[in-house]
Amino acid sequence: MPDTGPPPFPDDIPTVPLAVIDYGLIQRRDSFEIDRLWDAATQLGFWYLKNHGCENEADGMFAVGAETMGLPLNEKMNFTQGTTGNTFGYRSSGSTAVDASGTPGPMEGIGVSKDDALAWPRVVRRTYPSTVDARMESSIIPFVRRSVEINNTLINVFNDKLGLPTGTLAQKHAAHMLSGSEARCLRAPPNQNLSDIKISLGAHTDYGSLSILHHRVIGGLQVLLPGSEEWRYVKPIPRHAICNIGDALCIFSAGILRSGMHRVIPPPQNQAAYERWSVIFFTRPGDDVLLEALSSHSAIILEAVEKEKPGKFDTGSTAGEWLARRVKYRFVSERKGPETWLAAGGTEHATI
Ligand SMILES: O=C(O)CCC(=O)C(=O)O
Ligand SMILES: [Fe+2]
Repeated sequence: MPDTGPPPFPDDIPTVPLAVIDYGLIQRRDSFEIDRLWDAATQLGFWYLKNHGCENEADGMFAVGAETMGLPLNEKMNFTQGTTGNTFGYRSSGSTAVDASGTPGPMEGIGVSKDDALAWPRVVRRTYPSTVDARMESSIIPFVRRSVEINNTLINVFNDKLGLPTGTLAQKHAAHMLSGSEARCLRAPPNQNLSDIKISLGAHTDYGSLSILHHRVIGGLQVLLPGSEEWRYVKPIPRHAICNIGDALCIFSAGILRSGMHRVIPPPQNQAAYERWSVIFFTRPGDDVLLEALSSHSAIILEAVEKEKPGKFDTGSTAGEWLARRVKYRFVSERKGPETWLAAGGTEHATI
């Protein structure tokens, strides 16, 4: 029988109704679409993005992922991230915990630093497997460039809506600053069964500012509905990216922009027999940027700060430190007890 590929995402399970934002309209500064984006970013913190023009570049990144994960394990292990809190390089299946009991998660992945991609062939952060080098010019650099452009457009919209002086948020993400921004491809193995593997990637908020996810037909991402205990799948829609706000934008905006909790579980129903791939661009502020509410630059942010406990958004952390702490304490090898899981927390906690 010919292989007909994976079955479609089922239409009889509850999913989260994300707004579909048209990137073309945002670029043209359509005020109605900007208001829809703002509502999505401040209420759920997640939305679909269509017409983003990054479809072919994302395909190239899926190929980087497939070729890299196809390498022998010992070859991939020559390029591991280590456990110091760095996210660039190879992360092996079983190395990170998915819950407070330290259960190891099954996903593996490769992360490529934005700094290495933009400086290529100069090495700024680290070296990568041969499969990454081979596609740096054809696939990774175009993906990074396009993702940075999309990010800048969206961040400038948020900047203006927050009443910040023009370019304030852009300066915190300027391309010349070393940052944790990266292109990543993740793979979850097939034949996961909800009765034995419950979680592929533990519940978390993202560490940086904005994440742009590309999926194919296979689901698995779930979002926690605000103010509830209910997790809902996000349905993959062809050529639609899924964007979400991360902790840094949440902190800069004193919680006005929402960093939503999410996780990855096995794909629903008979999709679970298939491996699942995702490609993501994470935008993170420059490593040396202090994570604090930008209340001295915006009356709207100041008002939000004044409604909260004093100091709630004073993390005393730079973006680089914030990322390293959160990443490090997810590694199984760093685990001492449930407190290690808590130490990996972000803005989901009452005090941040
Ligand atoms: O694979 C996905 O859909 C989401 C991955 C994710 O949330 C992450 O890597 O932070
Ligand atoms: Fe995430």
